[in-house]
Amino acid sequence: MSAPGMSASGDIARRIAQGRGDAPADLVLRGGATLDLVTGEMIAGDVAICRETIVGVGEDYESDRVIDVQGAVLVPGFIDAHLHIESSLVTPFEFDRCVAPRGVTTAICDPHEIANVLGLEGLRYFLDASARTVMDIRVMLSSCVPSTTMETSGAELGAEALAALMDHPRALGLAEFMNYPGVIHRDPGCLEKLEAFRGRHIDGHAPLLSGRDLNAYIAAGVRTEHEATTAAEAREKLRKGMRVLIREGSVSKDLHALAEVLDERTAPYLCLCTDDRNPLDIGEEGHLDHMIRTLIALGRSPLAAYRAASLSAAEAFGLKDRGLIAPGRRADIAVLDTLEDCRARLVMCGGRVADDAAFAARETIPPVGRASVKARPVAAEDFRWPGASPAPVIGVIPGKIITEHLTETVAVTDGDRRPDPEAGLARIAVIERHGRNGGMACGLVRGFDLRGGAIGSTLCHDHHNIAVVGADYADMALAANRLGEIEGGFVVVAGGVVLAELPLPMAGLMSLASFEEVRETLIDLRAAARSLGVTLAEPFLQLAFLALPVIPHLKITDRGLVDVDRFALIDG
Ligand SMILES: Nc1ncnc2[nH]cnc12
Ligand SMILES: [Mn+2]
Repeated sequence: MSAPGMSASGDIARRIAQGRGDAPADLVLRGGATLDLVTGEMIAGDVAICRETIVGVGEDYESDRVIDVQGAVLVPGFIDAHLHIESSLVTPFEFDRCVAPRGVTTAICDPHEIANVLGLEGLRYFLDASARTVMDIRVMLSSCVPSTTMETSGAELGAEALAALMDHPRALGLAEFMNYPGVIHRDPGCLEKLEAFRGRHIDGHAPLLSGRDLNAYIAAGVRTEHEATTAAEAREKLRKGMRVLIREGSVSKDLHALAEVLDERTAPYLCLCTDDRNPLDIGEEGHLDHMIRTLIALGRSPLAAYRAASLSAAEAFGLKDRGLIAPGRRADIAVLDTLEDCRARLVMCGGRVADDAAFAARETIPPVGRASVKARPVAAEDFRWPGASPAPVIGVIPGKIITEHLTETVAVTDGDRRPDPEAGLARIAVIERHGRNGGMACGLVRGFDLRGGAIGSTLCHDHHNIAVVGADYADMALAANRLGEIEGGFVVVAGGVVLAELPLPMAGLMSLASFEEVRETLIDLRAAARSLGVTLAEPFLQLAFLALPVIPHLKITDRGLVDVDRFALIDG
């Protein structure tokens, strides 16, 4: 887009003049060496920039504005190929301020979390916000709102509503098509969306899908996938032509398992993504920079790691204007001390240094989705076991969003079976909170090691109802009702007292506070959960994913227990 007051050809003439050295460049980065992701060479020399575009590399240039990057290594800005910015628990503007300085210059987001609460209003919020951040946020249109028919979301998005946004300048295509059973069983609603986006970019989500079912899913037009949790699963999807996104989120941590798949041969077909990563993990470990550091520490080629982090994603999503430090490309540049350490001294997004002045200059937009918790008040007796006996037990796998197969059941002798903490069991409940039907489902879960109290969350993928896990019914009721009072968020309660809480007043998903404040509160929340005996590293996100019926094997929504492998509700 040319600068105001200048015609596009004037802008191009300006680039040519500066690229030739006929006119001084707007800006020059001097003294560093550029990693060339195509040849693998390190290219010494100036990098000349004209407004938002690189116009020269590997030569000497003049400019009135020179940034000394002596001894640094320059790499193309990183592209997060798939994430839900809502999972960062802060607004896109705070996410921008938290993550751009780490080298992430493009984020390809799927706002299905907020779309499940607010519908089109949520999508439009991200489309509007994405044009106002320092980093370049692009939006994939949320394909599965709700993710299945086995949950109650706050809104539904059909093919017509999505197709109407298809050509929005900030939209890149159709977001992760999570209802993979609906695709392979040719559900009419799924086919309608696939037809509407025929030939466009369609992201995938098909955990454990393989063989002919995977063939069919890909043949439907799906191009990428990020749910692979083993190298074998990733390799099958690569073999079949998918772009595979290696993921390291706050719960879905697949980097170590998939690292062996990345080499200089496969790098063009691999991207990096975070999916769901909160400010505490970003602060403690990092973001895509953490993924690159870890891949290199695991022995993977730096060239392969940096290529997956930028050029491969640019090519996968048709972003031809970026992914290389080369003439004509967006000036998205991370200036690093070393490739191995991947710590940015300076980050440039479209020719702008991602610094406090740039973040302060943004024209932000007001939040949406206030007072989004419309759940009915609950009482202790609501958590009694209403279901049949024996009761299926959901088995949590620490650090994974996949749960155990349905292997364990326990006899429920009365309508008020209290979970036996000594047996490692806890009660779980999901309560509809969008004011749709007031539904509630209860179950048993193993893996939280709660000795007492309860933890609750309105971040509850993907329908974002209220999820509460506890060892005491009164505390579970307090947790659920407190979430309504604070407009949603995370709570830890015990003995009738709220021990810690993080309000997420934007749709019950995002805080209006700074990412630094959210980080501090998450530390308090985790400590409070640990004081109840919880051993999981990330209990709130782990709880959030127990409600997602498109991730195997046994889950619970507001409508009941879901056998994901059979893709059906279990009669309770
Ligand atoms: N937020 C999310 N929604 C749906 N599927 C996911 N898999 C991992 N994160 C997810
Ligand atoms: Mn996702």
